[in-house]
Amino acid sequence: GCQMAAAPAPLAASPIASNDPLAHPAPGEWTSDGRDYTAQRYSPLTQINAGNIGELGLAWYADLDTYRGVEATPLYADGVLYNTLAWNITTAYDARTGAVLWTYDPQVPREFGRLACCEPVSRGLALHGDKVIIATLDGRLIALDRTTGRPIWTTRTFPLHSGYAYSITGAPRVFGDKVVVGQSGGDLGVRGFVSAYDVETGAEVWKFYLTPSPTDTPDGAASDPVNAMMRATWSDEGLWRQLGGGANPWDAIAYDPALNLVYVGTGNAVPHSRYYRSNDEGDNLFVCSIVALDAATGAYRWHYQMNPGEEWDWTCTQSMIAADLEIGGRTRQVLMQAPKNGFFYVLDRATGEFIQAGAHVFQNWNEGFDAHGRPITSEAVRYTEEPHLVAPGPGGAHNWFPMAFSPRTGLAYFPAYQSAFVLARQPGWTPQPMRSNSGWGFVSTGEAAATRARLTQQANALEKAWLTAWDPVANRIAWQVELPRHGNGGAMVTASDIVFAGTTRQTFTAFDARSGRQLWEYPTQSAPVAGAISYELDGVQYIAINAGWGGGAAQIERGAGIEMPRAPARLLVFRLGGTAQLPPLPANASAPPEPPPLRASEATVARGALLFQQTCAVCHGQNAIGGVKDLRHMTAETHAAFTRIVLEGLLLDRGMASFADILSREDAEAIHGYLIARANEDWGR
Ligand SMILES: O=C(O)c1cc(C(=O)O)c2c(n1)C(=O)C(=O)c1cc(C(=O)O)[nH]c1-2
Repeated sequence: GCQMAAAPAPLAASPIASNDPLAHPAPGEWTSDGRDYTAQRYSPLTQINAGNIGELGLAWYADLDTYRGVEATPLYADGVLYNTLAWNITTAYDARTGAVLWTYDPQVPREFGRLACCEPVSRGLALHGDKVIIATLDGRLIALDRTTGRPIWTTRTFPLHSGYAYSITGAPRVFGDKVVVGQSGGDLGVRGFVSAYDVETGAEVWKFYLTPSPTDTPDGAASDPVNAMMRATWSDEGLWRQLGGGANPWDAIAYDPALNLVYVGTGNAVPHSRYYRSNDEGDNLFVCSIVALDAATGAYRWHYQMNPGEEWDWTCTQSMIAADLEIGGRTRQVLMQAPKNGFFYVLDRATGEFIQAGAHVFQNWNEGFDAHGRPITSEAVRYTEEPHLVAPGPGGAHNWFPMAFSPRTGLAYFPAYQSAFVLARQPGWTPQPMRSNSGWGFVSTGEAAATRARLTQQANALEKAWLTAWDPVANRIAWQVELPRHGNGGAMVTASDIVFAGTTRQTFTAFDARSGRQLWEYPTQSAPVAGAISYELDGVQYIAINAGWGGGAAQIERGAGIEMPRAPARLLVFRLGGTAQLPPLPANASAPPEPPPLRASEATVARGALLFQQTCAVCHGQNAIGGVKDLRHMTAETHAAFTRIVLEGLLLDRGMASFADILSREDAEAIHGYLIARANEDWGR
């Protein structure tokens, strides 16, 4: 059987916590995405250790039949593994053999794919008693019967025609007797909120808006003190009223049962440029913050804003982990987060007090913290029409890739990304329905073009990626392992002091949790971006991970050696002595077809390039490299059907909806011209 390491001291348990199985899963179970309410992604299992890890092999795998990003952390309980994919297709597997017990397809309308900034991904699901709970891209919360996969109840979390571009990609969480879920859409325009539902019935229990009411009535400034507090930090004029302001909690939400608090990590502001959003004024609460709410009522308790007046697409939606740490001679109940802005934060999770924070990558926005922990934001990153270098870039120094924490080593583990970007305010910008509403310019002319080119070179030179181990007590990096590019997967750590993480080498890799020394590596044929789990069944320790490259990281294609041939996504399950083998990659997986000759004029190609960046790049990669389908690799048949695919929705069933509402035939042809030009540039013979 599996040996247990000496258990770390548990958090003070409340009466609610003590009879809540999600608070105290058995050592061999993984029943919520962070494993328990601390969300440490720490497994107490130790059968797999540094001495025998060489024998770790594949026990079984499941073909997931998709090239979409697979971001979910699977869950395990009672011999069954639960997993969910793009479009929220959910499957239960016999955890010993991989035999499919049931599959549930919620039939998400494929038109919703256009609302997802970074593919129609799902980051996971939740378990409670006899139920599996999923949150669908189109905003439904569905409780399924764990043994049959049949729906028990369904609730809509947002109205279909709210005027805002809501979607859901985050995992729902069960906290005690409630399901809590957040929304996406902060790049197109939404008013962020978080809401809680009765786990038995799906009835809404509470809802908390993360930006102020756009109308000032009837739930406006005077009547509601929390709304008034938020409202005082926004201008009277500004596009936030029309676009919602953002702050949507699209990934991590955490819970402390003893304190009865739900922690909500909020996203970026919309439109991104504060000049257009809020007349260049104010902190704009609660964008890029952690907000603590009363778990029973949803009432506001405290907040800490990482980036007052955020305007760089920085989100504070990243993993939040609870632990009790000795800092400055006192035991502190902390909440830890490494948001996009390049710092690692340690807050008091009872009060929201700032304890400490340190930068783990190059950054140029922060000039220190004042006595209250408020950051001093450099004026140099507040942008004008002149191009500026801002670090980190919008991909974030740490994105949603799950972070882990070991109470044995005292270290937090996450994939880090050093980057920068060049932005300038786009003159005369107006919001665009159904497009990314940044208010940044992507192109510059005249003298500014030369500045942009120079700064872009500087940004490219900064580009680096690591698996980072951070010491939250010493407030510094403990160790780092350099990895080839951004998009490295989430972390999981075991009581045998092993960190497991996917890498952009297209491998699943194990590292010594104390030193970072590599212990084991397995080629996965697609880079695992999700977080792994560990479970025990019949005395055998298993490790499970989804290997499905995609999501936001697949859109950022810089540097060489990144176009690795890849297989469709798979769920991979490992054990000591496992002997299953993946089939070989098809030999021609990377051979692109011969592109057609370029006939479009230079001006048409340039127009197509701009339209492509505004409309298509979020799924098909910047500069048409990578993404969910690399369009430089189109076949002759796809070229022939190009305008029908774009304007008539010929491939809707695969998630490629029609864009006839925002693109004309001429636009579609210009984009086609640009893609043919790109294919000839890179693949032409
Ligand atoms: O503001 C938002 O609503 C929102 C949503 C999402 C999402 O739902 O996937 C991402 C982001 N923002 C974002 O900024 C981001 O970097 C990002 C990366 C990913 C991903 O799945 O790889 N999603 C998102």
